[in-house]
Amino acid sequence: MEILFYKYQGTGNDFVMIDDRNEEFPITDLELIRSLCDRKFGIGADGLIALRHHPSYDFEMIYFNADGSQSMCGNGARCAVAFAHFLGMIGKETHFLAIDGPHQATINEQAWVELQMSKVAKLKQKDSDYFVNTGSPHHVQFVEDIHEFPVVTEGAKIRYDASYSPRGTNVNFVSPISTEEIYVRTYERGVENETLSCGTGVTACALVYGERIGLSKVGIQTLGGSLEVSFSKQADGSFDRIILSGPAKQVFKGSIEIA
Ligand SMILES: N[C@H](CCC[C@H](N)C(=O)O)C(=O)O
Repeated sequence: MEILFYKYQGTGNDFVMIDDRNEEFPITDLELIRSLCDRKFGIGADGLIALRHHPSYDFEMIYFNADGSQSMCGNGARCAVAFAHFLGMIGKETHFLAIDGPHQATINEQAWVELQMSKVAKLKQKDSDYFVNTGSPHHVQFVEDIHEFPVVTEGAKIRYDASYSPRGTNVNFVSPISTEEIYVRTYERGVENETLSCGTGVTACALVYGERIGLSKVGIQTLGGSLEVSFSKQADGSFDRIILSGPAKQVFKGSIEIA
């Protein structure tokens, strides 16, 4: 069977995107998903997203990490919005479903996507670090020199730490650049490597940093480009109206033969 696909990237976090409105893609075939994401033997991507119809939403986004596991993906969701817009399924605004629940988003002519993230109940302190669930689990650690930091080795240690077993966590390292801006590098669970950017990860870091400094909007630099996160803190200490904003781009399209 021939599968048509598009390749998208959001600040360098890259995805195989499949228009699966006819539900023909074998979504339970994790071996296939792994092989499509393989950078040497397949198309190559940090994850794969299938877009499907949903009776109550504009679309449903089904996201897989490169290893076939599932979680919420912020950059992937921004790319899925751009893809739904490209397919003509949505206009400038959308209400769609992801694994962590419903999301609203807007897209403008420059393919800049503003995505509403799920509410965050609390920022959990872990010694001098933090743990935040933004739809995916994130450990947040401030470091002195982000550019020199060994993200893969130190990230893997925390990702496989017994305190996060058995599901593990994504791990983010953060250094402030200015009062309103931070630099974030992320080790991603499910990719088991550093990615160029992680949307749910930078969201977690922005909440932690914003809370520390008393800001409700934080600029973020990643290896793959710039993002912005704004939010509002509620009286009960939770975070609401969390918006992750940034670019989402179609890179190429192609087809691949599967058994
Ligand atoms: N890159 C994604 C995160 C994928 C989540 C995944 N790595 C996990 O928690 O299993 C993002 O932009 O939010």
